[in-house]
Amino acid sequence: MVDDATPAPIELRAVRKRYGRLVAVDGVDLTVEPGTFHCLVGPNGSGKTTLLRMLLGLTEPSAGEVSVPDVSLGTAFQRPSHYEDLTVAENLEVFGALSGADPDWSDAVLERLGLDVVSGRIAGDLSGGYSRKLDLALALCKEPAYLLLDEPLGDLDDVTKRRLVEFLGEYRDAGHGVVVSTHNLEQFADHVDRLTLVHEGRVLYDEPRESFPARDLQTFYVERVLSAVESE
Ligand SMILES: Nc1ncnc2c1ncn2[C@@H]1O[C@H](COP(=O)(O)OP(=O)(O)OP(=O)(O)O)[C@@H](O)[C@H]1O
Repeated sequence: MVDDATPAPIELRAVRKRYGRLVAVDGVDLTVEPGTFHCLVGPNGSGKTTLLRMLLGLTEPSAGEVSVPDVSLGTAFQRPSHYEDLTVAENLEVFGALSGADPDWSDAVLERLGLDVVSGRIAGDLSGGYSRKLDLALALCKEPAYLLLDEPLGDLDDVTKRRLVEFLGEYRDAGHGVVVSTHNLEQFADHVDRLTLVHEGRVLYDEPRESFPARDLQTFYVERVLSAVESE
């Protein structure tokens, strides 16, 4: 029986992305499933952000196919995407009104991310960590079917990092798809259901949790990249 409430996966098939002469993504197949915590890991410049942008339908591939289901997608990138001149609460109101968000859900997100204590502050005056949390709250306010985040832990403090990772795990447990692009895999190790390791625009490893090594995913990732570099 087909469950209408479950969205289709997001799929990339044989995608390539060129920026002039630079090949940022080189023949990648990638499937993001609903209800899955998917980590996209790779060194600086390996193509993670470009893949994320293609999964979101924000960047057209130079070749290959992208299939994005017609469901709500939430995202937060490394650069701020909120209105700097508005307060935190006003940002939530504007984004919430644009996306038809449920105000109760927006309030819950604000509180869960610890943003309720700065709700009256002008967004442009927030610290780096709060600024990042605000973007995350804006991405979440429409309760997207898929949440795709680029290095979401950035300059957050350790307590906030832990709470955010737990929150993302619960968001997946509630049936949403979560995709996180990072080069700090260890922080997500307890939650990750699927791991895709990219290096120089190609997929080195793409496996579900059952296939992972039992411990120390970060070392596994670094060693896989180093062995790829040595065999080049
Ligand atoms: N708009 C662009 N124009 C030209 N080159 C780009 C553009 N966006 C990305 N690139 C290049 O594509 C390659 C992959 O970049 P991308 O940002 O996808 O990597 P990343 O894995 O997210 O890196 P990081 O971990 O450092 O954020 C890099 O060489 C980058 O310089």
